[in-house]
Amino acid sequence: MIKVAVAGALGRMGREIIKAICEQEDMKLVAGFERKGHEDRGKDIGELIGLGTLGVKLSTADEMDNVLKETKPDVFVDFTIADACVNNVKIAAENKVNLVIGTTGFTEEQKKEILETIEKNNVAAVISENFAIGVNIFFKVVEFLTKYLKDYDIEIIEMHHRYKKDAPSGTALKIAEIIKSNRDVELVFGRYGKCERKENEVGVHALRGGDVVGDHIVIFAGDGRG
Ligand SMILES: NC(=O)c1ccc[n+]([C@@H]2O[C@H](COP(=O)([O-])OP(=O)(O)OC[C@H]3O[C@@H](n4cnc5c(N)ncnc54)[C@H](O)[C@@H]3O)[C@@H](O)[C@H]2O)c1
Ligand SMILES: O=C(O)C1=N[C@H](C(=O)O)CCC1
Repeated sequence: MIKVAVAGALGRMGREIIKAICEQEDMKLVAGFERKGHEDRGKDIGELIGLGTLGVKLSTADEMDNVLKETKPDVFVDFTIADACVNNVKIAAENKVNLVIGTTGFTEEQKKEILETIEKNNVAAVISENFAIGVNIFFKVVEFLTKYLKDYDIEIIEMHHRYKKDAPSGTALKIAEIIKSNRDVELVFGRYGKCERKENEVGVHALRGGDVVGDHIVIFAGDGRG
């Protein structure tokens, strides 16, 4: 049985992840964490998210070290916010729990800190800005087109729900990173006023509204001479 702990348990993703864990025969939710001071601390997580009683009480971030020591999960899944995740990962890794990190919005320093924590504690980790299979295939398509359509201008547009806390999305930044590692480009985050497009620019544009789950568009614009 794979024992799983989830941080961000009552968030949009956390709830879905817990439902998915409960549907697996070889997985068991052993702990769920929310931010310090959460009003539902101590309540049954299953009851909170409409799954019926699971026998796992909601814990808060300040209890994480003790709860991980008691419940000994095999995997710690984090879908929270960047600042919280850095700290959560430290506590989980020091308890030798393997990691799945889906949180986005990290600074370069935070990414470095997370990688150092993982290395120092010698735990396994899967980190992805987007776990959707289709999006991972899309990454490969973008890489191919960036190499193939050498003199086309590239622009990235993403749209997400109004609740999203980081912009641009982790996925848009990953797409930008893929383009950058295949072409000498400079990223421009939005445009306003006098800003004629330079040849090597890639614009990254974030839209927010409603309950949009997540759309990513990459435009390759040629000038019709090819
Ligand atoms: N990698 C992917 O495939 C993927 C997909 C969707 C979302 N995300 C990312 O996952 C993260 C969460 O997204 P969401 O839509 O579920 O957000 P959300 O705001 O609905 O949920 C985040 C939850 O984390 C909780 N939280 C805050 N601090 C915490 C702490 N210290 N310990 C435990 N819990 C804490 C919040 O109270 C909240 O309930 C975001 O960074 C988002 O970009 C990644
Ligand atoms: O809903 C979100 O938040 C999402 N975040 C990820 C990102 O920032 O790329 C993945 C898509 C959904």
